[in-house]
Amino acid sequence: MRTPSLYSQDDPISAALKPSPMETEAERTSRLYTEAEAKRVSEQIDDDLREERERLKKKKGDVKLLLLGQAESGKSTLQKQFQLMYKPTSMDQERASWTAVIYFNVVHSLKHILATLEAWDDTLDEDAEAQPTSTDDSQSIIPKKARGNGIADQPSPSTSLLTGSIIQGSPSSLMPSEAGGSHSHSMKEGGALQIANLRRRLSPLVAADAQLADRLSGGISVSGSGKGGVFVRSGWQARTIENALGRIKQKRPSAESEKKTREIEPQEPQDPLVQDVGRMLELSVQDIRELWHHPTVKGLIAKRKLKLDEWSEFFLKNITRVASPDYVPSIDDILHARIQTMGVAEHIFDVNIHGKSVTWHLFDVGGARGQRHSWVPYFDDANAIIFVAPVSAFDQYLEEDPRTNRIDDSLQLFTQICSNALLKNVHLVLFLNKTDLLKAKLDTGLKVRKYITSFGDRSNDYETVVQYFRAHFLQVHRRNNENRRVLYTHFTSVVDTKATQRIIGNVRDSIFRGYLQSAALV
Ligand SMILES: Nc1nc2c(ncn2[C@@H]2O[C@H](COP(=O)(O)OP(=O)(O)OP(=O)(O)O)[C@@H](O)[C@H]2O)c(=O)[nH]1
Ligand SMILES: [Mg+2]
Repeated sequence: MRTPSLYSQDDPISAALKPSPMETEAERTSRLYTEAEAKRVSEQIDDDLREERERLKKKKGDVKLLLLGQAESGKSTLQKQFQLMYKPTSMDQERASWTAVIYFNVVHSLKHILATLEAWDDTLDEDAEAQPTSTDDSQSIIPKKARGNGIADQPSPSTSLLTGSIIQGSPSSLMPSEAGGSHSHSMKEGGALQIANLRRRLSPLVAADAQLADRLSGGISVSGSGKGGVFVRSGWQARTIENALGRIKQKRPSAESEKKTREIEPQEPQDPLVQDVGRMLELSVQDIRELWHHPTVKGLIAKRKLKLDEWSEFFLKNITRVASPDYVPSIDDILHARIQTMGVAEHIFDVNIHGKSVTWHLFDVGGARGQRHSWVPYFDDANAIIFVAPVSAFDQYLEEDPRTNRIDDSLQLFTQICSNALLKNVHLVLFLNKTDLLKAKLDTGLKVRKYITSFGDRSNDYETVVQYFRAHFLQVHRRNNENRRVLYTHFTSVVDTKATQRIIGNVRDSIFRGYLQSAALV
């Protein structure tokens, strides 16, 4: 079918918009580009409206599943596993947008490492090493530069929800030192000099932190985003690319050079900022490796003066691959990438079970305290909840409130969910998550009782610890269970695709049984 002409002979407005007969070749190319863009936007709006109509038509029998839990618990990672299982091609389409997130994770980690080193004068604090290791260790976690200012990196104890138990806010630096031996004075100075040089060489890369954050958040900053993380709203992947393209378009000097650019552009649009950071990473890879393996960095980590998030460690360990010029994020990389969710992001999947296709709406919420108010409107017609609690977080404190132990916060939040009247008939699933990290922490010798006094003299092995945490969540559920509903509990590591997909299948079946009963279909 012939596309109708934009410039009808009879219409005076069209006549006014008609291209001038004097139009140059460059003007013509530019006009055609603008017209094509307008047509694309108009068609996109039509598609969105059609999709919305379809959605409203189908919505009645749909399953609505909420992913709830504190920040960093693993909700979005679990959502990615659902996406992998039920919409794998969409994950492939998003790969390019994850490069920006992963570069941001790397650059931000470097910034954090260098800032911590600076606070410790780029050396290991030998005075602290000489301190006894069995009494109060609060002094040794205060960076040299902060001492005497009354700044203590130590939360005060917080009262747990659990009767008779106090979860203490007493972080430790009593890890056995892995740094090994004492450094001579000249070695110490040599180490500090190496770090100073690395800091200088890495400074252009670290300076890209703010630009990447701006690109990902679309310029929106959220107060209380803690470690300087970035919050993103639903649909950020497409917007990141569009923001970048918008900026490219403004920069393009002429239609001729635009044509050339398009000829060499691969299908997927490239963000020049991400390309620049990629090039800097490629040039800096040896420096990053040197910093990551530097004895002072390793020593500060061992003494818990430098605390790195799991994603920082993951990408720094894989830096050679991530910094390679033809880097494309793998699924495993995407599962480890960290970006904070803002508000509530809806994801829709068609789930087939027993020959019947049902539309599932998965709501992935922002878990930080400042985001939790946005959950309530979704409680009304929810069918099921997966509550995600990171059990590895027993030695960590909330970004939003550094006095609150993260397990304590999870238990408080779980109490609110279990006791909420709007949710009293909702199918309830509990994921005790990050079990891989819990195992790793216990393997390093970290003692649970240092942070959770009620743990007492129990054995510090994995099985005892997870069962102890599970018992506390079950207790919360029991005390808030007038309807006598079942709580389905799973020990998970949602970065492990095989294990998580098996659990998702299991959860899907149990939710579906409840769904069929409530829909009176059986
Ligand atoms: N090793 C490991 N890492 C995990 C696990 N679950 C999540 N992570 C990582 O933890 C980080 C935070 O996970 P997210 O899924 O972004 O957390 P969230 O609950 O969505 O956080 P908010 O959006 O801030 O509420 C990511 O870097 C994940 O890769 C796990 O079981 N094991
Ligand atoms: Mg999230």
